[in-house]
Amino acid sequence: MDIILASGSPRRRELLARAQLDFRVLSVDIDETPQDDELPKDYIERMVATKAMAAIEQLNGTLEIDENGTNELIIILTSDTIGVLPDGKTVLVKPTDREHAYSMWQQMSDNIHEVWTAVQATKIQRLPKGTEHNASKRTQAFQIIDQQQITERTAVTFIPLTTEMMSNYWDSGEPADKAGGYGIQGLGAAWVSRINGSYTNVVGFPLAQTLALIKDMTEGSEDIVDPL
Ligand SMILES: Cc1cn([C@H]2C[C@H](O)[C@@H](COP(=O)(O)OP(=O)(O)OP(=O)(O)O)O2)c(=O)[nH]c1=O
Repeated sequence: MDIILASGSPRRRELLARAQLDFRVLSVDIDETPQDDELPKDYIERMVATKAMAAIEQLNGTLEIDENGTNELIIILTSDTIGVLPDGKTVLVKPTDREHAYSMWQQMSDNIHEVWTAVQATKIQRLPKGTEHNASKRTQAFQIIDQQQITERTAVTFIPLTTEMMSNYWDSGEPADKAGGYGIQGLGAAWVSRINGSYTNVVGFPLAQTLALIKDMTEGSEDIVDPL
């Protein structure tokens, strides 16, 4: 059974590689703008589902329908990580600029926020040649046969931050592509006094929980994925 990590995140790639699983990577690009008043849980669940559909679209477009008609199974993994302030509503995403980063960090300073990562595993099956169907004007070579989502939450406590600390961190370039504008695996570790929950979840991929999801999704198949 093929595993595809549909993510452009180098951290997710590195974390999944630690489980010594064979997988390939597909980068998908979707609009990650939160909708007005969208609750955090609804947002990340919508993100991972949308990323999965974008990955299937790409697979439909790039892979020839299997000549010998095998009904190959593929598991697509998608993920999305956000920060959530104690109000349970304010979503912390990747900073659009310095000011945005500062505004998030001022609310995170000397405070506890949560990092939520949603992971979706979508099991698809390649349709044998000649049975593909046309939907929305595209040949759909795959059908979804199962999809499951998990959401993991980790509480992260920040130390008090000064303007100088924020300025130096922004100038490092590390904050730009990370939810909440920090990387616990990088320089951002200096701002974290405590976490309560999964560390890999903060980095962007709750590894133990994701491997359990993959194992659950491959139960019963002849090639169960049984990592580390
Ligand atoms: C909080 C935190 C987030 N992050 C990263 C993980 C994610 O890559 C990023 C959140 O953005 P996401 O939109 O979840 O992921 P992405 O855009 O990087 O990749 P893709 O959507 O293609 O899967 O923030 C860290 O690397 N360290 C941290 O401590």
